[in-house]
Amino acid sequence: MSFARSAFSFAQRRTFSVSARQNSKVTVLGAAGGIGQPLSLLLKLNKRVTDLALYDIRGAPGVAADISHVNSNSTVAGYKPDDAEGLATALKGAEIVLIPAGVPRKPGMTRDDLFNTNASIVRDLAKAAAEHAPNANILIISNPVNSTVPITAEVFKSKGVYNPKRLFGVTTLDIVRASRFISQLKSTDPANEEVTVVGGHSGVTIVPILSQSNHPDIAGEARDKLVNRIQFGGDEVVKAKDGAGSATLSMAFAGARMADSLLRAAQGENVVECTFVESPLYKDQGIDFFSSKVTLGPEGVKEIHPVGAVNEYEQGLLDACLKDLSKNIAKGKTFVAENP
Ligand SMILES: NC(=O)C1=CN([C@@H]2O[C@H](COP(=O)(O)OP(=O)(O)OC[C@H]3O[C@@H](n4cnc5c(N)ncnc54)[C@H](O)[C@@H]3O)[C@@H](O)[C@H]2O)C=CC1
Ligand SMILES: O=C([O-])CC(=O)C(=O)O
Repeated sequence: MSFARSAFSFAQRRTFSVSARQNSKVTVLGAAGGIGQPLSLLLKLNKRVTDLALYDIRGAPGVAADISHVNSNSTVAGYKPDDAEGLATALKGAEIVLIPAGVPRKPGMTRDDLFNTNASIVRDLAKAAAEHAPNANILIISNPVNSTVPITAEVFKSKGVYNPKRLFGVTTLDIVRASRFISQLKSTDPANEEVTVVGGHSGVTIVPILSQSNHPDIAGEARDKLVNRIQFGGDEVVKAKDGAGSATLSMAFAGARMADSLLRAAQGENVVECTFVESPLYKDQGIDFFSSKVTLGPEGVKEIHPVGAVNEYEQGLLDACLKDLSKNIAKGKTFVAENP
């Protein structure tokens, strides 16, 4: 049973093979935030996680103390910047590092408007991860993902420890939304809906491939509305929260699913997720990072799948995506070159 099918299946009902009992330390940087707290709780419920390390510039020890009372077997520790070696200790030995540290959007802002604040936060945390957890799977949640992933890659390169198979931009929320929205439209169970969403993680760079879904028949205005809702689902939440931030709970669910997928893959299961990775698919057009279906394995990225057949409408969406994506990626790279 996959994470998508039941939120608690992985915690409550999964049976564990012998290899599942191996130690798996997971670290969350930005753990006391709107995403960080529920994400940490979901990770505490995941029996594949044996050690949970929570770091934030404020509040992580309190969150850790609270979550540590949940009666699953993993250890939980909270770290803050003024602990001697706090961040380093949080990172050492981590198999997975999730980074939701940074500011969220307010109404009227694009994800790119977060760049000025979040670029340096991610750069500095990436430096620490490169130093203390160079072999971990790094999962970037902080926006703008299209730029923060290239930032992290450049930092790891500058430290001589970059492994493209271990760096992931978390776009899982787009997949979660797409399956939910299509199920609402078609009155189906979202557990049976899987929509491939490729590209990046902002506005028109989010490209749902409905022609490959269970409902290739969706056309005309219904298709346009559905595609728009998937591309701008984040704005729906930002607007509803009215200044109090962006998606946190659904994002925590999506981030926990992505972490679980990597833990399962590390233990030999074949798992496929759409995720934003260094990709050969559009390198000939100068685009180094792209989200498509990726088979995960013990080494992180096992196989990057091509986008596959698309119709004319989807080709139009892809063309618009590539234009924006190219700028977003270049912006991240330039930032590190100019602000190492
Ligand atoms: N990839 C995706 O699909 C999604 C990404 N996001 C992004 O996730 C980020 C976090 O969102 P929220 O949790 O709602 O924000 P938040 O403001 O509630 O939490 C962010 C946390 O990061 C911490 N933080 C800031 N600088 C830090 C540093 N240098 N080291 C460690 N911790 C630090 C803050 O203290 C705070 O606790 C935002 O950039 C948001 O845009 C949000 C939803 C979906
Ligand atoms: O919309 C935002 O700013 C947060 C986000 O990335 C999402 O909800 O997909």
